[in-house]
Amino acid sequence: MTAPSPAPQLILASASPRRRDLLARLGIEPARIAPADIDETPGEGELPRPYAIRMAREKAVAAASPDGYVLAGDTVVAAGRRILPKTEDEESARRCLSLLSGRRHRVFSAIALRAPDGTIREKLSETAVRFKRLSAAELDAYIAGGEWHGKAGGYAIQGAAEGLIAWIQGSHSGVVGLPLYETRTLLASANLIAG
Ligand SMILES: Cc1cn([C@H]2C[C@H](O)[C@@H](COP(=O)(O)OP(=O)(O)OP(=O)(O)O)O2)c(=O)[nH]c1=O
Repeated sequence: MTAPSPAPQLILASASPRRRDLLARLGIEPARIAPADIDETPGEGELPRPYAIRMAREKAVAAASPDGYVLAGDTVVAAGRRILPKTEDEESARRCLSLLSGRRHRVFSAIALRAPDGTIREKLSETAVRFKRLSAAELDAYIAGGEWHGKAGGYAIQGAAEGLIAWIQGSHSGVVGLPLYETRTLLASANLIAG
């Protein structure tokens, strides 16, 4: 009789506490957190969807390990063909929110799972979001709240912004950072969760 092989470990390649919390909702605690430090500059003319997938894959590869599966994600807010930045200052947050005000945009949330043998599987969630038309007072109040800091597109749906979102179609968890349906499916395909 051969000894049972140890369960493969799951490494979460993310510095985001939101991704860890979302993964916990699937009952999974990663064996290790290994944030991936990659160049996140979009390529010249790169479109939001392939960019999100490329980033998730590159993060998974950057955190590669011979003894575990690596899960990585990337969330991109897109206004048409434009990739909106992670806003680091008030001015860029204002610019993003003014652009999103009263119109529909898309959020692409890609996840990638790298197996110990180097095989990479990926999935993409696509969510359409529509903000109400923001008054100057609403915009000022949101900016003053500071929740835009470091967030793709200048907002966080898990905070006050949800009160300004009139409609959403797709995956709420995907917008926050880890689409739970796609993540569960991906983990099940690698037998890391019951399928
Ligand atoms: C649109 C939106 C974005 N965000 C955030 C999540 C991410 O911080 C950011 C997208 O950036 P990401 O590059 O996807 O993730 P990250 O830099 O936070 O973490 P890591 O690469 O280490 O995994 O936008 C929200 O938290 N809520 C939202 O509603």
